[in-house]
Amino acid sequence: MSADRGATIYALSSGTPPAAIAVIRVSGPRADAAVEALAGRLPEARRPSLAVLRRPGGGDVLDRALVLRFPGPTSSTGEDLAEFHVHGGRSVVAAVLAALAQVGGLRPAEPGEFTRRAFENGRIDLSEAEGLADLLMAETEAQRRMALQLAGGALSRRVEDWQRTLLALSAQLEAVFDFADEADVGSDLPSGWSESLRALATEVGAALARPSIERLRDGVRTVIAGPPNAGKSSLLNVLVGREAAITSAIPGTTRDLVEAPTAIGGAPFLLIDTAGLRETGDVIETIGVERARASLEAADIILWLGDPEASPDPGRSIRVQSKADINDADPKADCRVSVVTGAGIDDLIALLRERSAGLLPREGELAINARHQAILRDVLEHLREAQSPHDPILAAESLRVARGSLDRITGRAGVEDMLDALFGTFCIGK
Ligand SMILES: Nc1nc2c(ncn2[C@@H]2O[C@H](COP(=O)(O)OP(=O)(O)OP(=O)(O)O)[C@@H](O)[C@H]2O)c(=O)[nH]1
Ligand SMILES: [K+]
Ligand SMILES: [Mg+2]
Repeated sequence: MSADRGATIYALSSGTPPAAIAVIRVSGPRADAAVEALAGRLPEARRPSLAVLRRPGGGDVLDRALVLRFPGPTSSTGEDLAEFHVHGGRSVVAAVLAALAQVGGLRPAEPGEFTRRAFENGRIDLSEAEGLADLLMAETEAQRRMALQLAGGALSRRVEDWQRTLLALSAQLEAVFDFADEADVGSDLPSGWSESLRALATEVGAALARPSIERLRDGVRTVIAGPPNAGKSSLLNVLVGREAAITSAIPGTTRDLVEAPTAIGGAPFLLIDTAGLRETGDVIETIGVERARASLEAADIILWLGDPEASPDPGRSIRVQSKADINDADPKADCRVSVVTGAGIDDLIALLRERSAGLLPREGELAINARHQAILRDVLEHLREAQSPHDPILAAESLRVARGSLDRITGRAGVEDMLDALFGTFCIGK
């Protein structure tokens, strides 16, 4: 990020023109100057006002636009902020941007710079910024809801809760150090100290055990595998509702992995069709078979269309008997399907939903991303260290490190808070 943090920045904040309306934002100390330069006056704060925009210096008319001013520090960026809602034609947008470039002290914003300023000015924390980023990328309802929670500070609030508990635990330890000989500290620990530390570790562990937010984007990896001509590609096509893979009566039709993202019962899946597993002299097909085997390793769920007894990993497999219209029922299969009659497809979908439930964040659940998970793993390790009763001094140090790690979730140092809590709440008369 460039060094001129004090600069006033501007950018087109809405999508690529042409569109009905385009929103151009300006943030920084010169935002009001920019409004005056283009609109010729300074409208009342926080009230939409219609204005004729001209090139600075009273030049030609650029557009008739809605102008909004949000004075800092209570604006979304924490600085003086202005918005021009102009007609969204390419040349209108280009002309207004060019006019802004003429205003002294303004420069084009870098990617993410408005949000970056919101973070740097304490308007949002890191996890909220991540939520905003997710919200912009959300493609499904579930993704949108999870992102909104994050952007709204749900994780920040949970982290604050954990920080409060950690601080109380640390302060209790410190208090004991001040009054006791080191040797006695263990026995002088306030009652309930170990229990609340253990409870905190359990809570953090539970959050870690849940599927990450990325799961909603990547989907449940479901590999369709089995011998050649088992009907794998035909099943893929039925499940995704389009001809994603070539099917034919010739064994060895599929060679590459065919990946098809799809929603099944509202849940995201990544279906992967594979080459039929067999020994073959065909060099290309052999590579396909190797890829098929490798994809089985990384599968969350395997739809196994071969002999049920030969299923690769029974724990992850759904044993599907294909071509139910022409085959006698195999009692060892988990379900029987026919893509010709459609029989059993609903049962298979129900099984997929059931198996995937534990792999995806639940509705309404606060899901965390891979970055948060990495931090929480670190925090949990330090909480476990602190649980070992042998050395209270080391325990205090472990708690301190855990607090520092937790702060990385929200990106706030939080040292001041810590000192306040430590010396304020547990004033011990020194
Ligand atoms: N009767 C019947 N035929 C089916 C069914 N599913 C697939 N087939 C037929 O079985 C043959 C093989 O189907 P594919 O979907 O290409 O099988 P595959 O397992 O992908 O084959 P490879 O890619 O070669 O390993 C085709 O002729 C399909 O029309 C079914 O449910 N019933
Ligand atoms: K085939
Ligand atoms: Mg195939």
